[in-house]
Amino acid sequence: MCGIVGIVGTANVNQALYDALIVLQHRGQDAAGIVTSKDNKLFLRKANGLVKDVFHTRHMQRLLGNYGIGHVRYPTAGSSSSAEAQPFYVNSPYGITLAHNGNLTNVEELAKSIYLSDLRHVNTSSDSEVLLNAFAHELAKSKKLRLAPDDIFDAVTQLYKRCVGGFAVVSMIIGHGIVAFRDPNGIRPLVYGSRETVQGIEYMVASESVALDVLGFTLIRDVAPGEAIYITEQGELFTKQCVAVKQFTPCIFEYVYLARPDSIIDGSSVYKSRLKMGEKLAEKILRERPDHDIDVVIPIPDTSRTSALELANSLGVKFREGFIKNRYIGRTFIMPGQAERKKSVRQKLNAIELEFKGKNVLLVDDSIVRGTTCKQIVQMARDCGAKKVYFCSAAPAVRYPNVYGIDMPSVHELIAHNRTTEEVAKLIGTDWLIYQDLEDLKEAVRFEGTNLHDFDCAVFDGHYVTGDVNEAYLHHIEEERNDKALGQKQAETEIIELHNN
Ligand SMILES: O=P(O)(O)OC[C@H]1O[C@H](OP(=O)(O)OP(=O)(O)O)[C@H](O)[C@@H]1O
Ligand SMILES: NC(=O)CC[C@H](N)C(=O)O
Ligand SMILES: [Mg+2]
Repeated sequence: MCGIVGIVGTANVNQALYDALIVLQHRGQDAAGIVTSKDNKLFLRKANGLVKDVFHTRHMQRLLGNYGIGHVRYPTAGSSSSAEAQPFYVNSPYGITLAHNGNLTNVEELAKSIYLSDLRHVNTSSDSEVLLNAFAHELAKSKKLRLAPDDIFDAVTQLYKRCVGGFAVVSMIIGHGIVAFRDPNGIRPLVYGSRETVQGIEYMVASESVALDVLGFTLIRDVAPGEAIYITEQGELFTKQCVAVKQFTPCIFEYVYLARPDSIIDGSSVYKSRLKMGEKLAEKILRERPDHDIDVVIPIPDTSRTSALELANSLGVKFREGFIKNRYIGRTFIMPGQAERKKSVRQKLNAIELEFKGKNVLLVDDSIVRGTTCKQIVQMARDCGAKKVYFCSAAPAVRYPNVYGIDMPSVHELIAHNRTTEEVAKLIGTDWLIYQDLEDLKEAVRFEGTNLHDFDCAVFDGHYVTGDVNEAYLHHIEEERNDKALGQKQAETEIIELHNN
């Protein structure tokens, strides 16, 4: 779940791209990049680090042009080396750059065919570089110096035949404009909007609507699954459904954890969904133990706060801020490496003893994935003198890997894999563990007036919507991407430093 943005403006867009990436920072903390274009040249700056650390005034001054794209990265393929920071670039045809949120499930076959049939070289192990080369190959087929919108849409249609997985993409074609498209299942989110200026209309495409809000753009709508949009460098907008939608199944984990609560994805407010998750959890608690003895509900900041608040309201129990979050530590789940994640939980959260001492506390988190957070938090609650420590998760148990853009490749790293709720409760040291039911989670996200019916819930139910994920594939990514393998990969790229450009 990286963050992507593309803007076609009426003046330089460097500052607007930077501001949008700051708003999307929660989607990726490892690397950031911006590329802009002016007078048929491109200007690129990308590196590992947070947005505020990657772009200095000297870089910003050189990112010239009225159109460009940006990316914040959370690696799900390859390594977290700076060589795989995005946007990626290929010089032929036209000069194309691309930023991708998601993960391709057929990257190995695709990379092979790009080399053997398309005679193209890919220099990193990033699936996004493969995707860019496939797109470039399809665009080259038109053999035109100047592409018409339909040439671009035809290329995207062909690309859909070659790429499988989750992908929301923004691409900049030098001398032309910006193209954006979303995978046929709509797994990863993508929206676009516009704003009026005295010089004319400006367009922006982004992973989440919150980026549009903060920059004063008005949301037009979500990019539909299988749809592409093209905004020329002069600000003309074209859209086309490039492939029929077989099943619209956006990733439900966006609503649970990934997205900001103030975003609206596919017509459903993330904030309202999280409130509803809290309400549903309260109903389950009352079903399981109508005569519960919970004294206080305490969220684990940051993401669970919305659900925890509504849970407490529905139960009629006090809501208290028992953990204080250090505002300078980022999201721990998307940090690379278990050692860093583990250390960061304690650095990030500290308890207020008086909220725990002598009480039966219900701790609420949005999800339990590896169990890194909850294990430490339960212990902290006990150290503060809690009488009983109950724990609930606004999402069901995470039991299966994700292959569409969330870095959960290894079942053995998932605390609930092959374990019952009671076994997990014992492992994390809680007196009572309550998981949300999957149907209740789906109900919390479906709102009237949206066409949301089904979702990619693979991490909860092991059903992979693209239909190509089998045991052999899961075994393969487990080997490739477990913490140990990633550490090794990182060490190798640091020595060799292979760059895309
Ligand atoms: O079981 P785990 O592997 O620990 O993963 C789940 C935890 O990680 C996330 O928090 P994170 O610190 O990333 O972000 P947040 O501040 O948005 O809650 C999530 O909100 C849970 O708290
Ligand atoms: N989280 C993502 O969307 C990752 C995008 C891409 N697969 C990468 O690893 O860079
Ligand atoms: Mg959290």
